[in-house]
Amino acid sequence: MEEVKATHLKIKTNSILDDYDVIWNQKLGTGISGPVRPCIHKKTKERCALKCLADRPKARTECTLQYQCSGHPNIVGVYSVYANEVQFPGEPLPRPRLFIVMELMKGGELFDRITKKKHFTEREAAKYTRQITAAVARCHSLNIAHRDLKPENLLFKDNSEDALIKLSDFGFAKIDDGTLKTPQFTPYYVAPQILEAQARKNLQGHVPGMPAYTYDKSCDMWSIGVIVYIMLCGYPPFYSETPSRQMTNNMKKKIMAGEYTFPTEDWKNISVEAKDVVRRLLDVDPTKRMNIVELQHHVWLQYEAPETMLMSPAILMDKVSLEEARLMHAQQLTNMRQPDLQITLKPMKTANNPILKKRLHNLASKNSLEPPEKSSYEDIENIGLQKLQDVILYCLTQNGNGNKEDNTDLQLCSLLTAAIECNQGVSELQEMLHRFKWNGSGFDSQVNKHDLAAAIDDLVLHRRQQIQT
Ligand SMILES: Nc1ncnc2c1ncn2[C@@H]1O[C@H](COP(=O)(O)OP(=O)(O)OP(=O)(O)O)[C@@H](O)[C@H]1O
Repeated sequence: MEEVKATHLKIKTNSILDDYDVIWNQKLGTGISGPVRPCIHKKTKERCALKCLADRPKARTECTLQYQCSGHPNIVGVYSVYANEVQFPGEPLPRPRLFIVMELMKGGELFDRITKKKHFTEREAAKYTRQITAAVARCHSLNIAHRDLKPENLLFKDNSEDALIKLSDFGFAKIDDGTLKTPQFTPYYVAPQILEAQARKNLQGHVPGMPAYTYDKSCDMWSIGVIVYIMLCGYPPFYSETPSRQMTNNMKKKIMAGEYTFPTEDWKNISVEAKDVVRRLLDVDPTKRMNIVELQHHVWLQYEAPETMLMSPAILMDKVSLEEARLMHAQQLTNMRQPDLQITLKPMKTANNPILKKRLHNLASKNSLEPPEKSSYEDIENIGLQKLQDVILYCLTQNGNGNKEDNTDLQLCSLLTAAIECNQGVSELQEMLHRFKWNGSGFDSQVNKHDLAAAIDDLVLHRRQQIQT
């Protein structure tokens, strides 16, 4: 059998059908990359879960990183990965695909389980948090940031009372080894402490006594904070007054300012230790936010938490609010991953961004930092990429509505028009849209939003690589 080596993971090139029977007409769940199906190992008869991805570098990274984290009781294990050329019904040609065989999770998602509970206590919330923390600790100890930590990606092994929770879906995971990146919530702001670290690094070649900056890991910690908050009270810390599928500017401001409360009526019986965990995870300053080791040692997770009955199951039963909470969390994760689109700060000698130069100069002369103007080349690139990401997000959330094939979606057309305007001269975008029968103001034939999102995602990745070189 011929094998291609990835880091630690051997991607098999024989047919998956040599080793597994795939149950093509069943779905365990569906995500952006399509359905996850059951499959059965031909020799051992073990039932597993099979995820199929287009064979691209991003997908190989997903398999490799999940595989590296596998072997931990709170991470969904990857058993094997196959690279096969497969032609699905309706496709004109075979396409290169990756088939990821994973451990089967039979117990459903975290919040669905909580909803079904008659009695859910703070002690159980702490127990779940301990397991989520163990999963993230495994990733962070390998310098892997998950970056998509949301309740949908926390699955139970089975339906038993003490089933383990496991972290899945490493589609956004990346190596976070502390390389200096611009950590920020908007493309226009570079945090002063990062400029300071950069200035010191330029001066001394390294940053003595300064821990490796780990922005992506701190995003995982923020996510745990939101999940713990929801487990304890049933609603998210940041929410809009009026239900909305899109995150409003007002909400974004609240998140960036860390404006959330513990409404007395719902939180009066919850322990101070639990509130301290939330407070320290939702710190707006990623450098002050509790890290995974601190969380593991927090007193709330060290001892048995009180058996106070929580209202969360009843509140989470409201499907509309639950869906809104999920969407908001997903959108905020997208916002937090935004720094990926930023270039790494270059040493001053080679940096060609006049704004950064000016600001580093200001820093050196101990002047306070002003938010920069929005006109630099990189900012323009970032706005273009942000608009493309808006289209991806829209396609994905609309897919969730079952509205997958469509060419009459005016909102999609208007988001795309805005993205095109902000990406003038990007010929790959024009070519890609041409393939989707884009006529300048709409689509001439039905467009599969899932495919469109995947194609734009590839383009964003490529643009990002171009910007970084
Ligand atoms: N190992 C597994 N066992 C059982 N079901 C699974 C497993 N992995 C995934 N699923 C189901 O399939 C769904 C989609 O899986 P996953 O989140 O990995 O896919 P994705 O395409 O990356 O999704 P997303 O849209 O969340 O990024 C999950 O929400 C879950 O219901």
